[in-house]
Amino acid sequence: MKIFSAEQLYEADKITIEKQQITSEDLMERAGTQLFQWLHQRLNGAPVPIHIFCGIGDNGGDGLVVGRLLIEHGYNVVVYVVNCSDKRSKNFLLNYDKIKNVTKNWPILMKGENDFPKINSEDIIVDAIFGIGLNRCPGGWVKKLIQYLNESKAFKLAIDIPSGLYSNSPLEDYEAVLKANHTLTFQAPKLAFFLPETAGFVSNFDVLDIDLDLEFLYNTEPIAQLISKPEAQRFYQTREKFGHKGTYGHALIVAGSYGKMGAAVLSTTAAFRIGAGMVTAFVPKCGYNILQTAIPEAMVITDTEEEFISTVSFDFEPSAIGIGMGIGKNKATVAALKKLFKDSEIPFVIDADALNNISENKELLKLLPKNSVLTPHPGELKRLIGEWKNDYDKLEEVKKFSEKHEVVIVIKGAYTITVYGDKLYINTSGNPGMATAGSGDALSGVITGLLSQGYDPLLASVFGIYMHGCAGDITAGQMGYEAVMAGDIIDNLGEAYLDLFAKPETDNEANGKN
Ligand SMILES: NC(=O)C1=CN([C@@H]2O[C@H](COP(=O)(O)OP(=O)(O)OC[C@H]3O[C@@H](n4cnc5c(N)ncnc54)[C@H](O)[C@@H]3O)[C@@H](O)[C@H]2O)[C@@H](O)CC1
Ligand SMILES: Nc1ncnc2c1ncn2[C@@H]1O[C@H](COP(=O)(O)OP(=O)(O)O)[C@@H](O)[C@H]1O
Ligand SMILES: [K+]
Repeated sequence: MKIFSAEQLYEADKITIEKQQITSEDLMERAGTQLFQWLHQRLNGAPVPIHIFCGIGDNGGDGLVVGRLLIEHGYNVVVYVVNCSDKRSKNFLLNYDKIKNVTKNWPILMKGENDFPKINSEDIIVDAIFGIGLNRCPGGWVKKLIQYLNESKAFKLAIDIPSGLYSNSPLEDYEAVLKANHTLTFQAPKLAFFLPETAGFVSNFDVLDIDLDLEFLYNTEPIAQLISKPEAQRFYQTREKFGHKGTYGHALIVAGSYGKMGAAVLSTTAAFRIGAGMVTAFVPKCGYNILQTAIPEAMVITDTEEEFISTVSFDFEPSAIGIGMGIGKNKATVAALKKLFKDSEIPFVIDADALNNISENKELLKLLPKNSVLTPHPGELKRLIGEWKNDYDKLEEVKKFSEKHEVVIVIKGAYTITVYGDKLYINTSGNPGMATAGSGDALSGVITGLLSQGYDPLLASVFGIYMHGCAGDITAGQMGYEAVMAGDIIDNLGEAYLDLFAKPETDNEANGKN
């Protein structure tokens, strides 16, 4: 699914109106009807008090439409106009008149703090104060209203985007944003929904399809791509009937040091489970018995050193190399990295201590094999590119880094983002159970295993991240978040493949909706 900027969405509205020969009021009615249907399906006529707070723009207009439709269906609705400006939009005004025709309880005009209503914890708040047209940070009594609503325990449903949040630019005031329990967004999710600093305001979200012009949506280059099952299905490369182990490549995993040999075991196993034909682990001597016992399928080559890696040498041509998991920061290891990068032309997956060693020895950056995949968690990323001002600044810096060094960068976390040049791919699978030691080692093994099978570096990253998250979701479903361990995620990679083409159980899943 594509993620568009606010400007692109306004353009989509405009083109839709022209091509479908409808008015903007018709489009708003369409949007409001979708909102109403979502609520009606869930409330089923329940007399719960619904407080709808409408701004004076088109987001407020949406609030008025859903208010009118709810009133017409007998719901218990109070509509408030957050009267922060006299510049009301045309569609707001049209719908303001319309709602007056269906009820004697006209919208309540709010002009300040004295007008804040009493809201009980069992009530529902609908937030239609500001949408994607927010052009400055809410201040004065409007900010206080947002804070007042945030203090309420009532369920808060945001229309299009929580009020006070920009769809794709940085926040100035975190105190002036509505904290929604659920967000219903039109046509496409917004970038702010996926970034660590702002995703918390959105909570869960559903995308309501308001039939914006398909040709425009199809042909427009988005600001980011969301990766869910339908995209992953397209990326999958079929296993050949007459394929042999050579067809699926020979991955080399360079990992481990004394006390951290588990990292080598996890990434080697993950490379196998995702489908590599052969995997060789290169480890310090102390890892020999561990690897041979833990993974009899793997071949093992050892360093001359007992406890750390000092010279990486091997007598075959690997199809992909994954390096860094648990290797530590010994000087000899840094020298080994330098030599290996210099001598190799195939893309690497570079993780963990390999990244930290690069951060501490920036001359290594120039040696990075082109199209390598770097997989930092936020701490490793900070060491690599320095501090950032906010999430958007971080994305810009990572894009520059990716362009300059011609590498793929995977920013790990909830909603892992893969950056390649100026393109962003946001992963939707995964869960907080995966915040457990070794799950990153599993991911580097997965991406290395896919590279070795011939997936190109970007595809190996985006598809691998989806599969890793999906295996994590399956694992959490079996044992709950807290019990998930990295080894379980790896064990479920096979289930993740089966799930990729399993018959969908729900309509939403079938439609590829969140
Ligand atoms: N254009 C269309 O046909 C459609 C628009 N839709 C709705 O329209 C919304 C966008 O509407 P608008 O562009 O009118 O913008 P909004 O309704 O988001 O709000 C903009 C209005 O609030 C004012 N404003 C912005 N920031 C403020 C602040 N901090 N303090 C006080 N006032 C502030 C602006 O000057 C403007 O008058 C979308 O989010 C969506 O909800 C939907 O109805 C779908 C169809
Ligand atoms: N809250 C979360 N939601 C989804 N995925 C997560 C979450 N927390 C961690 N992960 C995933 O788990 C992995 C953790 O990697 P990392 O921090 O490198 O772990 P380690 O270094 O212990 O192996 C990443 O792929 C990350 O995206
Ligand atoms: K809103």
